[in-house]
Amino acid sequence: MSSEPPVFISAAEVERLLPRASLLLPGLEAALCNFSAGAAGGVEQPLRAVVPVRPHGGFLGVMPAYSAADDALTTKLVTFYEHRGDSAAPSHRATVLLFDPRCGSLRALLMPRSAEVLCILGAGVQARSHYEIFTELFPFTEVRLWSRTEQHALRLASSVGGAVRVCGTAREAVVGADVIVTVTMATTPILFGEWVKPGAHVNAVGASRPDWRELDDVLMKSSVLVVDSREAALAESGDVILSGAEIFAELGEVLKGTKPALPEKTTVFKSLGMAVEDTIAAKFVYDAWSAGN
Ligand SMILES: NC(=O)C1=CN([C@@H]2O[C@H](COP(=O)(O)OP(=O)(O)OC[C@H]3O[C@@H](n4cnc5c(N)ncnc54)[C@H](O)[C@@H]3O)[C@@H](O)[C@H]2O)C=CC1
Ligand SMILES: O=C([O-])C1=[NH+]CCC1
Repeated sequence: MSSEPPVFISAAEVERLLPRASLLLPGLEAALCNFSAGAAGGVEQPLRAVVPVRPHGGFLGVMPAYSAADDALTTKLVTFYEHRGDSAAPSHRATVLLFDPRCGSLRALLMPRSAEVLCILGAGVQARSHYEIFTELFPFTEVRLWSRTEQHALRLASSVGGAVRVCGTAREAVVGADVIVTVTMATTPILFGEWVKPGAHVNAVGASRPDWRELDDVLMKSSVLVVDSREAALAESGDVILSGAEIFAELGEVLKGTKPALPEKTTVFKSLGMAVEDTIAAKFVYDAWSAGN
């Protein structure tokens, strides 16, 4: 058993040790399959506890997980604030604790076959990381970006490697897009089914509270709906709960092949974020850190 004091790995060091999020894909894919396999998969991940910080419009999420396949045990502590006095401050701040368990990818199966146009709604931290991984993995011919605050979209567009078209409205960005990523702090719909091309794929990443929305009922009800965790989607996702849309599968079931991917249909992947994803990422970073020390 380790009696070493815990190491502190800063955000800058995490970026050095994990230069591309795609390095996590094999581990994440296996973890999602294991999660959807139930007890046999060896993933212990209770629904996250979310503590409202009412006077300040914030939330504290506690996200523990253990993955037997990786023998890795973590918990993430993440705060997220809807309205912040200092608007330059990040809306989300997270710390992951990795324990010694002895004493303490995503394959893009939902991607349409000939995806040419990528649309990102939102221009924050998640917008940048989704831009990076989607353009690394797929040869889009056009990337469109919309943000409620156009300046934020212009700033993100000018700071990434490739060409990005900043659109004046969400509708302009969405119409005709093959893949649409929603990464906003919106609490009412910003993406409407009538704009979405049949056969498109939507990665819905924001709206992680039971009364928050990013997608309207038309889109939710007319799409094939895949979620990261059924239990979490039915407890935490306003888009799922308030639309009453039927869940077709967990992503882990699609990755395992027990449910089909249906790339010819309009698909929505509703992601809420899973603690076991942090478990895989934290172990990767810690192993890379250990190898260099
Ligand atoms: N599913 C998952 O695994 C995860 C989901 N998230 C969620 O993803 C979303 C984006 O997170 P970050 O990029 O870190 O946040 P951020 O604060 O860096 O960016 C938020 C973006 O949303 C825009 N926005 C804020 N209010 C809006 C509104 N009412 N309508 C339209 N746009 C609005 C902002 O201008 C900004 O472009 C959040 O909802 C967050 O909770 C975050 C981490 C993991
Ligand atoms: O996975 C995550 O860390 C979060 N999902 C929604 C808010 C924070």
